[in-house]
Amino acid sequence: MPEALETSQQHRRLVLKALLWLTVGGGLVFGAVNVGREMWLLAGLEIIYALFALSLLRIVDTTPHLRMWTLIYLFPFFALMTFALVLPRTSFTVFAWIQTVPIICYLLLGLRGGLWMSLGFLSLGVVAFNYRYMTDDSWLNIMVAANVGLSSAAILLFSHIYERSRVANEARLLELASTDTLTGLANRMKLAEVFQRERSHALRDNNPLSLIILDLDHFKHVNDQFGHEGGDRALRHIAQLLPQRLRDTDLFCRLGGEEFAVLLPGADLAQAAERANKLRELLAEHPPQIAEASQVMTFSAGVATLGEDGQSLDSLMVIADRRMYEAKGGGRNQVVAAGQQYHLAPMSSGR
Ligand SMILES: Nc1nc2c(ncn2[C@@H]2O[C@H](COP(=O)(O)OP(=O)(O)OP(=O)(O)O)[C@@H](O)[C@H]2O)c(=O)[nH]1
Repeated sequence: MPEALETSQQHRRLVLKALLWLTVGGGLVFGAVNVGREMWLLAGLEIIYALFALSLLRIVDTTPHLRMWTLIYLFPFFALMTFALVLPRTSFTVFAWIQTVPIICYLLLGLRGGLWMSLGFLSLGVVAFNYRYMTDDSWLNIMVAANVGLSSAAILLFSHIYERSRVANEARLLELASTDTLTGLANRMKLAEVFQRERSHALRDNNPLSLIILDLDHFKHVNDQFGHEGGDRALRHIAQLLPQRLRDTDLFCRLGGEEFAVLLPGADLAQAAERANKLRELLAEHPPQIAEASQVMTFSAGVATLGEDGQSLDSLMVIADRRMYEAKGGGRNQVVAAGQQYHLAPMSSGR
């Protein structure tokens, strides 16, 4: 996923940072108060925990192991709260902190981690709170258990609903950001994301990876003749037709305007050029229907491959683009794969 859209991670770093600062402040204040009350063990633990939070603040913005550090931080944090609650000399209002457990867990761990950790520590908290009210006659205070149990369940439920909606909205946002609205194809952002993944696989497995850039020929005439609506219709036709002759692992995307790209994992330069030629034939066999008639449509394409033509998406796009313009210069309706050396014969147009 592109860095700018790593929303969950950024969001969680921010929440953890806020929590760490709260722990530093709260740990020092409660530590000092408990020193005054001569509760040495609790005071010592609180001060140690504040110092631990301070040291985590140094890495929270950069660590690639955010979830691991979050868990390392949260377990003792909640355990300390529960421990404080069972001590007879602490205020039972410590339970107010226990009720923040689901909010913190869902914000930091997401749906599954949030649910299990909240259930675990909330249950412990409710048991500990009830323990404060236990008498020799009764081990369960119904009113206490009902009030704290139900209010805790309500907070857990609302936190769960909130996180579920947030995750769904984030997924929808990511989908929108990586989709071309006119055609429903992947867009340039998605191409960049998939290229990174496929490049790693290709280098690891020593497999080829190629890129085709194709640009419709004289598309301006379509717009001029049939209006923008007619042009849009042709673009949607291309988007629906060409992927039919590609593999599931290939990515067909719209770069913008009347320009498209195909990423072909496992295809070398010659195979990608061959594939581009097949797409050209497919479009000739199935031209778009505009104004109730078939309209001849062709494209020019340039092909580049990982390694020979560069290591990054940008360099492959520059080379493929240059070859696509060579194809335009060579009379359009053709594929150029390596300068003048690999030049597939143009097909007769309007077949
Ligand atoms: N309908 C429609 N037209 C678009 C869209 N995006 C770009 N265009 C049109 O595509 C046309 C591109 O024109 P040119 O860049 O001159 O390219 P061309 O006519 O295909 O000529 P060559 O590329 O040289 O073969 C312009 O008329 C743009 O308005 C779109 O989303 N919908």
